[in-house]
Amino acid sequence: MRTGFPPAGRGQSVGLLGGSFDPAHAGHVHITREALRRFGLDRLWWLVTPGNPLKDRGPAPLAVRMARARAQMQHPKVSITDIESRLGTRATADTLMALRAAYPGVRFVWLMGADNLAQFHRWQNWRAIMETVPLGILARPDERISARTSPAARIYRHARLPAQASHLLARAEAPAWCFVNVPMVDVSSTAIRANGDWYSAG
Ligand SMILES: Nc1ncnc2c1ncn2[C@@H]1O[C@H](COP(=O)(O)OP(=O)(O)OP(=O)(O)O)[C@@H](O)[C@H]1O
Ligand SMILES: O=C(O)c1ccc[n+]([C@@H]2O[C@H](COP(=O)([O-])O)[C@@H](O)[C@H]2O)c1
Repeated sequence: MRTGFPPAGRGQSVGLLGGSFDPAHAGHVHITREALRRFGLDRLWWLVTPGNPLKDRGPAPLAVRMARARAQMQHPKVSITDIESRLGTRATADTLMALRAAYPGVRFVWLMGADNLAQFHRWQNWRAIMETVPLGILARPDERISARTSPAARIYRHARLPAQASHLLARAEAPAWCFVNVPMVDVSSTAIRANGDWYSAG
């Protein structure tokens, strides 16, 4: 495998938690543990993005966010990676295409908090993402209703896997998505930045 690419073997299921991680926090750690438990995943990678295509504000430097993410999350099944900057991708649809080419035989599952399902129809080629990989959605404070009534949830309602069957998600054929109503941790990077407890370029 190329330098800086996390290991994954043929037949394994890998959950992908993409994020700005600006900074990483206890909410990310919590949903990572829940996703490993609930979705039948062998491994889980944090994809620390070079920059969210929908966010105007540039995040803290990638190396700074990677270091904080590594300090927050230590688990034998979890890898923290800047693989999107190595692949030269930002849009999730492009990242998934590149990962599937780089890791033949690996089953990828895209993971996200409920806030991102509510916005999902604004992502580049979002339908292609839906048709390519299963989606695991984790509850987030104040976002459960907007997620479940979102355009993506409505258009793909036929592809919803009930929460009781969440452990089957990694083996399901796309389109498939599953919303799990896990206990919630009310933390966000926005709140941490607002407290001034994080990187400042000045
Ligand atoms: N407390 C949380 N509960 C559930 N999901 C979360 C939580 N925090 C982050 N996530 C999810 O983790 C992924 C990465 O999140 P991100 O790095 O943007 O953190 P954030 O706290 O949402 O940041 P910001 O406040 O800057 O938008 C997203 O899919 C997001 O929905
Ligand atoms: O591909 C897109 O159009 C797209 C639009 C918005 C967000 N994303 C991805 O969603 C993940 C969560 O982003 P964020 O900034 O909410 O942490 C991260 O991997 C982004 O690259 C992707």
